[in-house]
Amino acid sequence: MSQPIRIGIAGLGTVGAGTVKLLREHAELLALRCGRPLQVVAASARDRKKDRGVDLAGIRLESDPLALATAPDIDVVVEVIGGSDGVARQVIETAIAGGKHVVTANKALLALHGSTIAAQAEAKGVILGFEAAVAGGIPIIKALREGLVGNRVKRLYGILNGTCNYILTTMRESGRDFADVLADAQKLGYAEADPSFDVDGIDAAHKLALLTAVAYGRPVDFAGVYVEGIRKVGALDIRFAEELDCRIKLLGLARETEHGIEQRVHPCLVPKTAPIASVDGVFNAVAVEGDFVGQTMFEGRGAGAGPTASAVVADLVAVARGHGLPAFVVPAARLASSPGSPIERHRGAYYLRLMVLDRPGVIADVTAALRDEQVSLESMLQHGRARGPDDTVPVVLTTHVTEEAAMRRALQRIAGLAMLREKPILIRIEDL
Ligand SMILES: NC(=O)C1=CN([C@@H]2O[C@H](COP(=O)(O)OP(=O)(O)OC[C@H]3O[C@@H](n4cnc5c(N)ncnc54)[C@H](O)[C@@H]3O)[C@@H](O)[C@H]2O)C=CC1
Ligand SMILES: N[C@@H](CC=O)C(=O)O
Ligand code: NA
Repeated sequence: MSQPIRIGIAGLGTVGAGTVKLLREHAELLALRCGRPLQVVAASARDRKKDRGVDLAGIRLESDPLALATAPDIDVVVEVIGGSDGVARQVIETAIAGGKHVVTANKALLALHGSTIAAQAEAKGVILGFEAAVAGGIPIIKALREGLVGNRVKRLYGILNGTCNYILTTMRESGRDFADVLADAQKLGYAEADPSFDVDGIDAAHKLALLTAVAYGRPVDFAGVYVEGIRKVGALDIRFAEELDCRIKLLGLARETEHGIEQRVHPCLVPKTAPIASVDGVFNAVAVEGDFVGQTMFEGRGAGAGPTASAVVADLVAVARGHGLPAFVVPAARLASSPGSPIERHRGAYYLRLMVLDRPGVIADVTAALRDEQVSLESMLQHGRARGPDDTVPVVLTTHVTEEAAMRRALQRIAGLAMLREKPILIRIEDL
């Protein structure tokens, strides 16, 4: 058997410890599959005494993760510290500069600096693996880079954040509160260090930016992703969605339009019959529509120690086998800077929930605003009269397909109506 591939793991948290566990439990199997052992030589740990539930025997513990990036006895550095700048970036760039391969789960960093780091890796002839950074255990980066590489991607979309999907699913099934369910997701190791990255859609946008770059061979364009999170989604919306035979999911979507590549992350109403509607809990799913392959869908756990370690190890095996591919499908210097399409050009149908005073004429005012902007109504839901002391009643309207800019103009007028008691809730309806 050949020489071992020597690994340094920067960060021994959920993903780092999970990776050590997998590499230990499957050491023989992996050595056979790679033709050489995968050996963890060193790891960085801020607290050396902490019990991480894994056997660290034989692993050198460094207090400074940068020591791994410069250590002569390490071939590949696994960066699982997190953070879009600071030490994680330093570790990665130093390792690459020193000719080491890098495997990372850090989507926040790659969404902002991925094209630059990919160019650095290519210049040094080392591999940059980031399967774990997108949809955890689902091998979607490999699917796009290899299995689907013969296609032009017409559209891709997915549930890219396990925490949000877990929250929306649990709210729907149990009627529990948003904050209460978020605390569960944090305990289970799903949530980001700053959970607002999850609930405000930022984490999903990081992942979408990476998927779009791989699917369309363009530089990672996180700034070009339109982002909304799930904080505004209320129990009422979840119930109304059910009534409309839909589910609410936080999706990331990218497609080629006549105005350029559209990238957006926001809560969506999806028909219950769409396969993605029944992807629940911490599960993620990514659907890719290719011009030759047609529709494909990949589903699996998007967060947690085991699934994420599975993806990290897949990249380590690629390194051990010497399977280097350009990080974003085409060499960094040839990434095509195609234009992005702004959200105002988006065309789609909308769900609009209004909390209004239960008075004659309210609906007429609302529909007049929609009519004036050429927004055509599809349905309206209102149940009974207001019963509460505040005399407020929810009214839900759904529209036919229209341009976002028109919808926004209408909404601005509606938001100014005296009968409106709360900020309107607008959720896009997706045709999947
Ligand atoms: N937890 C999950 O399910 C997933 C996490 N990721 C990504 O993986 C990365 C790691 O996430 P987790 O393991 O969940 O985080 P974590 O917070 O559990 O672990 C991070 C570890 O890095 C250590 N660390 C922080 N600063 C350090 C420093 N200066 N020097 C040495 N160690 C330092 C912390 O002590 C901690 O042990 C993040 O980029 C995250 O976005 C990606 C996919 C799934
Ligand atoms: N916080 C993320 C972890 C995986 O990337 C999520 O909830 O999906
Ligand atoms: Na993945």
